Amino acid sequence: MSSFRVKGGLKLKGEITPQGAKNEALQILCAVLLTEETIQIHKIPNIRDVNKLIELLMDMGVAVSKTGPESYEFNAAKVDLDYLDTDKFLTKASSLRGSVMLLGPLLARYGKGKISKPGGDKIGRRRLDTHFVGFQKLGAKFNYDTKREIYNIDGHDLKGTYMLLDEASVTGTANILMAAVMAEGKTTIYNAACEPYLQQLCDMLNRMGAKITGVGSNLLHVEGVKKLNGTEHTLLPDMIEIGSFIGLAAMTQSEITIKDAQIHRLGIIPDTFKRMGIKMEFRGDDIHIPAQKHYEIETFIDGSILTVADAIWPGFTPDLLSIVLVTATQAKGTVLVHQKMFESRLFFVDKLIDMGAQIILCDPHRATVIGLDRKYPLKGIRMTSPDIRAGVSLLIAALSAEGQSIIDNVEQIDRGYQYIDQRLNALGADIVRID
Ligand SMILES: CC(=O)N[C@H]1[C@@H](OP(=O)(O)OP(=O)(O)OC[C@H]2O[C@@H](n3ccc(=O)[nH]c3=O)[C@H](O)[C@@H]2O)O[C@H](CO)[C@@H](O)[C@@H]1O
Ligand SMILES: C=C(OP(=O)(O)O)C(=O)O
Repeated sequence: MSSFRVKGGLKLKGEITPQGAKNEALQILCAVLLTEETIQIHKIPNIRDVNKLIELLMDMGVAVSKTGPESYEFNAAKVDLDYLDTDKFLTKASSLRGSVMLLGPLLARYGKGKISKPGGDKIGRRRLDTHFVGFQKLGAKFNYDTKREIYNIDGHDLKGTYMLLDEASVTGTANILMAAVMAEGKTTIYNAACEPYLQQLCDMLNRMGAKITGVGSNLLHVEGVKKLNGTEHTLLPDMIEIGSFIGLAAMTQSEITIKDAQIHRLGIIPDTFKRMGIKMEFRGDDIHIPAQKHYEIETFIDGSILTVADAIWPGFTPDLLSIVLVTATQAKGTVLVHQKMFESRLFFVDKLIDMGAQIILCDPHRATVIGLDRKYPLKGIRMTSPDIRAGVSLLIAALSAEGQSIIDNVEQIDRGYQYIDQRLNALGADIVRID
């Protein structure tokens, strides 16, 4: 396991370009299985989860070639279905969340699929019912091997149908959609998730010949087609990275310009950080954050304490709540952070408390942060990164702290942030990777 040794208290300055979006990449990579024709994808980030999924596709027989620094070509003309039965596949697939989205395309193209319980962050219960109920509605049979923790689906001749999802699951919607594009007849998916990443997936599938309407809404209509073609696709900038950089700039009093942020696709993210008192200027498609000694958290109109809560898109993404929380520790004012979706994602606050932050963990879902307004800096300590976003929040805390911090288990951070140490060091940070 690797660690970061971080020297705190340095102000950073300069430009940073966000990587291609991790969570979009995972959907788009699974979609290459839907056609025997070649698919080109650009802006693929060099991060652990994405690399593992690419490896998994290669092991399945997909021809993969790197055509540029961040571009790849995929051809799934030949897929070795027997490989799905091997322990090697099942073990590898279980190491990342995104692998579950291999099932939809496999079902659509080959009438069957198999996957072990997918991994991802241990941030509370992460059920998959929505995925499998959706497949069943399309006519597939589902069976869960409780002993080996393997999900099996079987279903030739899928038939379009109406379905109302029990929750607007992001990966669930992507999975069902990919299964439905080649089902016979019309499928209607109501209460669909509609994140920009899902919109991107729909646009890509339509370019491949699928017939999906309602893109961007929670009501998707899919007219089944017999076959899909190849296409070219470019990933969006990672909105979670963008939000992380905004929080980082505020906490470390740094002047940072986030390049080519595709601001119109960021939804409520910039406004949420503005409510934390963080100034930012949109310069074309760049976000410029000036160095700020003080930033003051707004209250609600009636003077009561601001709450920042997650919600399904177009609400605020749960993946940025840890960043909001850490950013609040040096703001002026108080905020209640309410993590509604996941039940174990706020426990990392004990490390921030050890560093000197004033936080009350009210219950597993809610934490109140009383900002220090820089009267006392956080103090560097040794800590472990429990999940990807808590990991980056701890890195931000360490960069703003007085003295040196060690962050262990940075593999969690590497799961989703490409070359983060090198990119931040280029702005003036002092992060050393210790293997
Ligand atoms: C690989 C990937 O893309 N992972 C993302 C994806 O995970 P993933 O697709 O696994 O998450 P889901 O959207 O299925 O659900 C997230 C959590 O929210 C709950 N829930 C969801 C919808 C709803 O209407 N009500 C509700 O309570 C679920 O029970 C679950 O606990 O979406 C999550 C929610 O944005 C993000 O945190 C993850 O980073
Ligand atoms: C929770 C996340 O990822 P995963 O769904 O892959 O665990 C995340 O990206 O914040």
